[in-house]
Amino acid sequence: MTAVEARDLRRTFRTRTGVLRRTAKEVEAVRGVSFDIQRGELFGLLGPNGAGKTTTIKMLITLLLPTAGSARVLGHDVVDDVREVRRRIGYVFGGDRGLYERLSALDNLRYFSELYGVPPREQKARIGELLELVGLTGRERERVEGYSRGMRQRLHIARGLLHDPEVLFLDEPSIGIDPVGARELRATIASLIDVGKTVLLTTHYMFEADELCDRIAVIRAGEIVAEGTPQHLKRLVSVGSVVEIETYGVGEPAVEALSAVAGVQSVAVEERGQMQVLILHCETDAQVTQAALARLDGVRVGRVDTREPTLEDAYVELVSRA
Ligand SMILES: Nc1ncnc2c1ncn2[C@@H]1O[C@H](COP(=O)(O)OP(=O)(O)OP(=O)(O)O)[C@@H](O)[C@H]1O
Repeated sequence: MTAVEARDLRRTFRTRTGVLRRTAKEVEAVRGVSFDIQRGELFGLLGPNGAGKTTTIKMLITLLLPTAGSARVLGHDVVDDVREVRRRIGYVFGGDRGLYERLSALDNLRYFSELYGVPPREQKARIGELLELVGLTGRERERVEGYSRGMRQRLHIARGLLHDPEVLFLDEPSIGIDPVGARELRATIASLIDVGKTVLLTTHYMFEADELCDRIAVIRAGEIVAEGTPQHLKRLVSVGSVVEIETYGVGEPAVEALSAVAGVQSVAVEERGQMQVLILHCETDAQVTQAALARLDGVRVGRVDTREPTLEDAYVELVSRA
């Protein structure tokens, strides 16, 4: 059963620029996006800044009208059945505000329950279950002002679930959260699937997407450029393996020399403190390590590692293709 169905969704923004001579400008934020999310699935939408992820989500949650195309949530059209769609969805945006700082988490949830029309008889049990689900049981009587960002975000998720929606949209929920908080948040997101929710998640953290998502669509400049399981996306890229070489004080000529090694497809340099890590994308079965090290004569070399391509490698290749 399909939870979310997007068909050739498009959205164009018309903006005006200039103070004296006003010129109209059109931005095609979403250019014909189609995908299906099955019930109980955790679907990731990945893409660079400005790719159109938020615009797509806003159309699905009825906050923005599509310029063309259509979408359905649990069979209800996002333009014609706005009320039905809204009853069945929840959403949480990253860096979300809107919690009452001086109130406890419990009082925040009580307040929003009233606002969302949760029947009074059900409120207590529902809030208890949600606090448990997001891992805040025991901390619910503390004021939100003392909460970490991760805890706030988990409270936002609880708020987004008060009316018991079947589908939850999470737009960059982990933005600005420290690693420990992010790990707890990932556990919360994973548990949403265990209780039968369907989730659409956007994130810029590939590790998170790889760990959580059943399927992923990569969106670039308003269009989907690849779709599939994380495993499938990793296999799509041409990289066979990745060799990482730690160096100190490597120069441009050495990097160029590495690019010329047979079997090396690309070389990137990543600064890590005092160190430069050379990241070589290599063809399948290419044995480049020895040849590459020979080209680094006179350069101080640290650890050398060969690994499988990660989702991040695949993502970078997919979004940077012309
Ligand atoms: N209300 C608006 N008016 C004009 N242009 C807009 C509006 N909202 C978004 N855009 C433009 O549409 C494009 C897509 O924006 P969108 O916010 O959907 O991207 P995104 O993939 O969510 O990016 P990010 O990862 O930065 O959140 C961008 O070029 C953006 O500037």
